[in-house]
Amino acid sequence: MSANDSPEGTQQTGTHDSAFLRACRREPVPHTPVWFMRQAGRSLPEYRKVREGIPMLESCARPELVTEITLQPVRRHDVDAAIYYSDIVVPLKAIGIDLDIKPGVGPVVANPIRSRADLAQLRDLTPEDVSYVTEAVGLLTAELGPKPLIGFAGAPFTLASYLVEGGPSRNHENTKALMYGDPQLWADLLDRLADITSAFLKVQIEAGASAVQLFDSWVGALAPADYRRSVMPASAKVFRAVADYGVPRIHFGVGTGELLGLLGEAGADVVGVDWRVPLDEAARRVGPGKALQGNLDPAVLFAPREAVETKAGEVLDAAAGLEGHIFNLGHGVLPNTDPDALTRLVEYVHTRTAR
Ligand SMILES: Cc1c2[nH]c(c1CCC(=O)O)Cc1[nH]c(c(CCC(=O)O)c1C)Cc1[nH]c(c(CCC(=O)O)c1C)Cc1[nH]c(c(C)c1CCC(=O)O)C2
Repeated sequence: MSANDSPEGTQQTGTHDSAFLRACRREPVPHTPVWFMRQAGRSLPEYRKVREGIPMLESCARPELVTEITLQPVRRHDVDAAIYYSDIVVPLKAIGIDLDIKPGVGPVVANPIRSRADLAQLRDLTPEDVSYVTEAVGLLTAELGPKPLIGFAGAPFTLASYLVEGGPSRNHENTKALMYGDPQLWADLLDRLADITSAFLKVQIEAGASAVQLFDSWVGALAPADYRRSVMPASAKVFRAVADYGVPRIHFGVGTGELLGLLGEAGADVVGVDWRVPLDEAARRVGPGKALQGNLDPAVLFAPREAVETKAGEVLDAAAGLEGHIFNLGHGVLPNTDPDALTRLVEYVHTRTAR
């Protein structure tokens, strides 16, 4: 039986009927649910304090610390869901890829993957490789009570971009050179990553996560025809792999205005939208049968309160006719964001949409 058929199953009583999960399923909600990508992290002084002297990837492998950091924004902002504190490169590290997260830079890979021989670095992920994830999700669901926990993973394209480039990249030139120059090696690389990602999401769902988000952050670098041919099969494989659990599957990328329909078609129940396309137009591009998540520009939070509320009001107005809407930013919380602005934003959305 899947978590979704059974409110008494792996889920806490009440979780199934939370505003967040109801909106994902396009059911009526008491208020528009809100959470923020990167709600845990550097915008919070309490995060900076507990992370002092602990490298990012090490912090991800300590269940008590993961639990504390995941709960920090929930306590502070009264958001409608928690997102598991981790990083998209955690499963790659767990299978032995030599990589690190450099502060202010992002993931850096020691031996980039560029040839068929390099593929041997990518072995299958087993639950034992990430036993700390199972433990932390268990601790978290106990603490969260009815509040849903969102699990997540990086999508094959975005993971491949870090692995092929060796680090963050503006133009993804090595990634695209491989994609266009050796389509079979590219397809094999993405297929391996799809299996690793699927296994990682399954661990989180089986431990109690109520929804999952696939982050394909950098896929907006591709034209639709290339996405359909060279990336969608692998992302669709991930969505199929977790379909039977019945938990909502969210699909997000940045700069994906031209890809929104395909992000849904890949197998998502909810499509995440950045701030460049208004939600009513995004709904036309995605088509019926999917909820939308988004899409306030994270930089708006640096403006005065009145301006934040005007812009958030515009998002809610554009979402008024949608079947299901989860309020979020169009990308992650920026590190210098005033956390009080986030708390006020949650309150504004809840109050304005209370039914
Ligand atoms: C592309 C990507 C990465 N990681 C992630 C993505 C997809 C989301 C997105 O598009 O923003 C996903 C991610 N990474 C992190 C989370 C935490 C959960 C949450 O959303 O609150 C999530 C969902 C923690 C983190 N991941 C990272 C931090 C900051 C490191 C720190 O606090 O020392 C956090 C809190 C590091 C990281 N990891 C990555 C980057 C680009 C960086 C930032 C580097 C920097 O500016 O220092 C790769």
